[in-house]
Amino acid sequence: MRNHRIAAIPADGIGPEVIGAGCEVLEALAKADGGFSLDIEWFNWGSDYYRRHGEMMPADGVERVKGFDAIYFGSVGDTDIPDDITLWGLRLAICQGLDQYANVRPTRLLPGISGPLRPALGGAINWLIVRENSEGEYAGVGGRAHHGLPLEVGMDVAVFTRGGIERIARFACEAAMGRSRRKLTVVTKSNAQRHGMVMWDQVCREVIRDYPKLDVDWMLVDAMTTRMVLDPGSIDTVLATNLHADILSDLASALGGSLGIGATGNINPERDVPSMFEPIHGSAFDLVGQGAANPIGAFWTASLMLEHLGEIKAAENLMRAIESVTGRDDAVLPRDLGGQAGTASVTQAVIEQLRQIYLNTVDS
Ligand SMILES: NC(=O)c1ccc[n+]([C@@H]2O[C@H](COP(=O)([O-])OP(=O)(O)OC[C@H]3O[C@@H](n4cnc5c(N)ncnc54)[C@H](O)[C@@H]3O)[C@@H](O)[C@H]2O)c1
Ligand SMILES: O=C(O)[C@H](O)[C@@H](O)C(=O)O
Ligand SMILES: [K+]
Ligand SMILES: [Mn+2]
Repeated sequence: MRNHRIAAIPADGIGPEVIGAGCEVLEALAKADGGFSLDIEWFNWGSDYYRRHGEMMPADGVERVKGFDAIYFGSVGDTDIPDDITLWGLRLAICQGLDQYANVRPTRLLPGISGPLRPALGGAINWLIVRENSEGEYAGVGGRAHHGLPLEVGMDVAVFTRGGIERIARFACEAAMGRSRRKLTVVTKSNAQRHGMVMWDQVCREVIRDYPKLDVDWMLVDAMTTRMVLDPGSIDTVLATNLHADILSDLASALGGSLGIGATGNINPERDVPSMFEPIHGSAFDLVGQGAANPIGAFWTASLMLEHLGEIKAAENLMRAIESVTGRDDAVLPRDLGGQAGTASVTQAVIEQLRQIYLNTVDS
């Protein structure tokens, strides 16, 4: 039987609640499928670990997860610890340490979810956002000086390298070619940012030349927000820088119904180290401990992870189960999607639906 070793890092806020739910679903799915097993090892890294040890994870944390087949991550962020410490100490340390340079974020309106747009517009959402995940404003280059003086300065330098742009542009072109519309929108801000973003445009253009069958258009990031709202059907695959795509993908998730459903893969396409999968949302301090967090983002994320691990059938069945739970007449919807169900009820409904799907598969 195929076995996959998963490092679960639920971390902070609602992370443990949704990753706990996701692991329950994954275990039930593996059992129903029978073709593969999962060894899930839980790592208690994050802000509580920081309070005890002064760091978000052990110094050799990245080394420790290297041997796993995938990482299933919750969220970082704590009300008592600065966000830059928590984000850089765990999530970015892993993404950058394992060079997971391609961040992928699919969005579509799941059955039974109306989203904030009119039906004809919302129904047209079927996007894949490809986010550069290693440089731009997230390179970590910059500094502070002259603390407390009138001439105090703080800088984050947006770093763009030819190699970094080339590899993410190629990844996005391949991803777009693998989708039926073969359509790519490249997002930029090369009117105002006249060095790095002009080079971004230039290197993207060079890579795109290798894909003559691709239908390509370009958007300035500010105008892209309006196009996502007013003409969502004109968009398919989107390539954007780290910061731009971070912002656009939260908007995408909201247009899909809620921040609680967005899913992410932080992918190392070379596959010699594990990729990391996480719901798009953060710690959601307002929901912690209430059993009210929407676990669907964590489930969709688990489906992306299974797909990456080669368990294509299981990945599809998980999406089918989610879609029947949201889409049927007696839909089980969490509060952020207009329903009343808590995390546990949504989880049980998806597990029950998975069992039905596998029973029917065996019967037919
Ligand atoms: N990758 C990550 O781990 C990640 C991502 C985003 C934010 N953060 C961190 O999380 C903390 C809070 O950030 P924020 O408030 O900007 O973003 P957030 O995603 O935590 O929450 C924004 C809003 O979305 C809602 N929401 C989020 N997830 C939900 C879910 N599963 N179900 C229902 N509603 C949900 C929240 O209730 C809140 O109203 C900060 O410390 C931030 O740095 C971490
Ligand atoms: O990249 C960021 O800013 C955060 O990690 C988070 O907002 C995310 O989208 O992963
Ligand atoms: K997250
Ligand atoms: Mn984000």
